Amino acid sequence: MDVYKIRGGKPLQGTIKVSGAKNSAVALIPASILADSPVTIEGLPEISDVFTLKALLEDIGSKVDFESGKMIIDPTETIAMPLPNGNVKKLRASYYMMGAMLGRFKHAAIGLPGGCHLGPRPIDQHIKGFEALGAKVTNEHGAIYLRADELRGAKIYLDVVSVGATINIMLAAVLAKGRTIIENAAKEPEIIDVATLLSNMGANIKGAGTNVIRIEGVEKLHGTKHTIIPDRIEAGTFMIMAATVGDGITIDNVIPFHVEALTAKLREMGVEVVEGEEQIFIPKSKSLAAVDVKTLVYPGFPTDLQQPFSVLLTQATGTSVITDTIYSARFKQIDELRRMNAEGKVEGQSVILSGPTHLQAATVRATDLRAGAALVIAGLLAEGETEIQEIKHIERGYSSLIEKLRGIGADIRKENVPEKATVKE
Ligand SMILES: CC(=O)N[C@H]1[C@@H](OP(=O)(O)OP(=O)(O)OC[C@H]2O[C@@H](n3ccc(=O)[nH]c3=O)[C@H](O)[C@@H]2O)O[C@H](CO)[C@@H](O)[C@@H]1O
Ligand SMILES: C=C(OP(=O)(O)O)C(=O)O
Repeated sequence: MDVYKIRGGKPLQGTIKVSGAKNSAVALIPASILADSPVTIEGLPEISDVFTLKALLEDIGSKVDFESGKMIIDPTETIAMPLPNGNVKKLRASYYMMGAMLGRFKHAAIGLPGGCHLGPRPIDQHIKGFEALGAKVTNEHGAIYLRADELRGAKIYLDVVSVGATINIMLAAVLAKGRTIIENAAKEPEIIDVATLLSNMGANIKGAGTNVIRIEGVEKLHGTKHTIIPDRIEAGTFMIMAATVGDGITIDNVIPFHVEALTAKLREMGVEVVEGEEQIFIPKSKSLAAVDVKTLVYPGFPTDLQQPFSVLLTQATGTSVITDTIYSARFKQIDELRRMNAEGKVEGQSVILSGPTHLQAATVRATDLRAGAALVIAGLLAEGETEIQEIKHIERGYSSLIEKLRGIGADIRKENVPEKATVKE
């Protein structure tokens, strides 16, 4: 079993570079099968979610070449193979194969997606959108079957602001006949990135990044070249790490506007955040004040950063409360942090944290992706050697993490240890 071993307390200094956005990558790759000629995407992160999607596209006959962050997808030979099992279970974003294959072939059969366990993660809004466009949707033995004679534009009001449903409906609607309007759409930067790729492929999309998106269906889409946006969640993780354990860290390849909610919270705590055009510098923190945080849809404080942020709050003076309004069970990091001496109590969708606490190394489990990121930050701070198990979750979303952290002075390594050392739930 692979684990990370981290010796805490090393001075972390220098520049750390952010990779391309996971949550864009996982939509851009499926989107490319809507084209009738090759699509090139540059700046992709080298994470397992990207490798899994590459394998999924290859399963359905696309030719995919991926080297140094550049993926060339030739979708011309792609066929409507059912994808009921296997790779689709490894990531959440395999649900984008539904919208993309429905858009291209007017039918698809895809297994229910995997991804982090954060409480219930239904896809009813995706299905409502596909049905509004004219698809018949059935759940047969754990796989979703989508069938349409033709797709026709429709007005779709999302009952829940959903990133996945917004993008999936866009994917299915760009080749539909007529106009689609998505109301109460999500506004995340990744949605704009996907709309940019689709527009450069010949789609007609207006309003991405606002809560009303208008799509005029077109006859066909062609290949193009696209550079992905930087990962605002990876950038935010590094900002939190810099505020928690840094001795002066520059985060490179970040769009400061994308991380404004985090920047505001850090400043409220007393952290200095110096914004450049594509860089953010965070000097060593002096004193940290406790704050309350509520996660919200973009541009609010992202749920994907609350778990790493909880580690920073263990170093703040006083009591802080984090409330996650997006997911009902996204505090699995707290049990693990408690093994490291943190004081945190989960109450419903909130966690109450007291600080400052002196974190001590322990053997812990990355229960999910951002819990894993939280434990890496805690390990960099803690006294002694921390072992993090189940790192496959971390490697779903952080590209070259060990190399990047070593580059700023961290003592972190990946090791293979015998199974018996696993921490039990
Ligand atoms: C691959 C990807 O981009 N993942 C991100 C995406 O996940 P994902 O697209 O799964 O998240 P959504 O924005 O869809 O979910 C937001 C909320 O809406 C609910 N919901 C969603 C769809 C639906 O059909 N019905 C429904 O009730 C969810 O349970 C959740 O409570 O946005 C989340 C919220 O910012 C992030 O945490 C994830 O990192
Ligand atoms: C929850 C996340 O990812 P996914 O939706 O892929 O599970 C995340 O990126 O924090």
